Amino acid sequence: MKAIKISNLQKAYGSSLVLKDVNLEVDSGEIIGYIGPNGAGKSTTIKILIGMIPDYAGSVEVMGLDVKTNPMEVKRLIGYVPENASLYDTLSPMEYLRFLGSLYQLETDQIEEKATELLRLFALYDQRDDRMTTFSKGMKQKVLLISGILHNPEVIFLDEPLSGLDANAVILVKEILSQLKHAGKTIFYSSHIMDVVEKISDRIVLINKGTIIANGTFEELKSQRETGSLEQIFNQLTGNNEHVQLAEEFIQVMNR
Ligand SMILES: Nc1ncnc2c1ncn2[C@@H]1O[C@H](COP(=O)(O)OP(=O)(O)OP(=O)(O)O)[C@@H](O)[C@H]1O
Repeated sequence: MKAIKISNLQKAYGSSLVLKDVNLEVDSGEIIGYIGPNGAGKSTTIKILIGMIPDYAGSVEVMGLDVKTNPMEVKRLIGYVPENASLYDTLSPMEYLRFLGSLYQLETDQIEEKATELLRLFALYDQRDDRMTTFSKGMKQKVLLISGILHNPEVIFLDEPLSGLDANAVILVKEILSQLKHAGKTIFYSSHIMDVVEKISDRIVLINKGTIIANGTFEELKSQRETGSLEQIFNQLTGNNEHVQLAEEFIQVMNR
């Protein structure tokens, strides 16, 4: 059984087709780096996979379950760390995690213990009962990361998960992802930070204008072209070779 199976997926917003014909299979225990330019369709794909967007064409399965017909079962098996989430920031981290834990029907004692420990590991123990209104972006991101994995999901979807994190937290999250993989979890990781994607992904999937244009290990993607880093491969495949000229024009307009 595949952890994720996407077949002939299409999604339109009004008359604009933002996912054209996406096909993708992911094995259990794989870390997929899902990359692409702004507006390519990454978040839309993830929202469909987690059951947040129900109107699409084609079929989408997570752990063998059709997302459309088994939305509740799928939600129990997955964790989601969204991009730009609006946390209920008048709550404290503990209140927020208790709330989420109860949605996942975890035992009260289990929530208390896990949430407290995970906050401690992210250096947020002392702030665990403070309102999150005063939290920095990175502190909120840590709470979101915890909320995405609190219920021990099998498949974890992460949309730009390192946003706002300091260098220590980035190293810790990268290590957590690698250990989650070794524990057999499947990780679907979308980000614009190419050097991290390059390092942590077993396989890189590049989407451009609603179509997957590359799918392979970093070594495979690299062997097909002359350029070295994932950033360069990304620029080459998505047709952005004009950054020097664009920057010059930007400065010229600024100087007017
Ligand atoms: N709710 C919506 N209504 C209408 N159009 C939308 C909606 N959400 C996304 N889109 C459009 O769908 C396309 C894909 O958006 P999506 O958010 O999936 O891109 P993305 O690859 O995640 O981009 P980014 O890297 O900027 O986060 C974009 O053209 C966007 O404008």
